[in-house]
Amino acid sequence: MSIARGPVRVHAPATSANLGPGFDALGLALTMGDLVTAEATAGGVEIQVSGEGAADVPRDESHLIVRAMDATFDLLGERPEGLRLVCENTIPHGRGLGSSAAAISAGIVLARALVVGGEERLDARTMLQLATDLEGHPDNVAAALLGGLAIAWIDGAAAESLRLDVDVPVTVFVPGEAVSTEKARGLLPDVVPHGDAAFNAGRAALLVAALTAAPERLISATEDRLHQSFRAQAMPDSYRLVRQLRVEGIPAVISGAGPTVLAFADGIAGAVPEGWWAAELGVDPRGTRLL
Ligand SMILES: Nc1ncnc2c1ncn2[C@@H]1O[C@H](COP(=O)(O)OP(=O)(O)OP(=O)(O)O)[C@@H](O)[C@H]1O
Ligand SMILES: N[C@@H](CCO)C(=O)O
Repeated sequence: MSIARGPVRVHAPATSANLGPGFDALGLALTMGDLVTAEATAGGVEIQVSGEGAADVPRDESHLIVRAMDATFDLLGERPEGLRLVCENTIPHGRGLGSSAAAISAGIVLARALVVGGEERLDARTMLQLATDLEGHPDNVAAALLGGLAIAWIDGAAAESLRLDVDVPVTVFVPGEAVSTEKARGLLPDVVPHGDAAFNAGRAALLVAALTAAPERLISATEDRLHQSFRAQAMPDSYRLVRQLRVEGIPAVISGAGPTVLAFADGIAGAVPEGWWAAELGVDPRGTRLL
């Protein structure tokens, strides 16, 4: 084996996890994404970033894409002397649109492409495992890697996923302030009532059917009792917007760990609160891909 100099370039999509009842289990790839170009160099790490996160992300080995690339090089037993990365970011950070999952997926796919023969040695399942280990849960990374709707689960320590094609209109309402996934996860209780777990199991099953075959069921199918209400204190305006849209009959949820609000509808971007932005999106069927 050896290292290709590159450059290699990927597109990694934004993703929305949970979709209401599918906490840590459902993820949807969206038609918005980051572009990352990587090149092997003679030494050191050089990182250029434009767009989202440019003022905040580190420019050294602790950069999330570099960490994902390092983990992939370790697995393949081959690494370049140095690395140059150019990141063109459009996914906002800490908003519940899977920026970290996109960064991890981009890093894995780029590193695999820089190792000659890497594509034969690193299959989709191994990439999902690596990405899940880095992200901590499988829902966003499964959708980011494969596109479409991902049903993801952990079997023992093994990350698994099933990909489904869906075609549904999506509008996202994105507030100006971030809430980190770490903080939002810290608000969840360790134990929930059996009735609430049963409620979510039924809704999550219904949601897969609603997204693939029965869109008229989406309003019932997006109900949740496991996470959104507990996180409301960290994102009260988002929670209020979800409730307001739902009263109007629009299936709306907190996207991922929030605070973005996702609605399965189009033609509603005018409802955007002051200081937020909104975008009409579709479902990305392809996932992270080399360009
Ligand atoms: N393109 C990127 N380059 C470098 N670091 C990134 C990139 N995207 C995300 N990160 C890191 O991940 C953090 C955001 O991850 P976090 O899990 O809190 O939110 P998210 O992934 O945007 O939302 P969610 O997981 O709820 O969908 C950023 O603050 C940054 O540290
Ligand atoms: N399922 C995750 C998605 C955010 O990364 C959560 O809600 O915490």
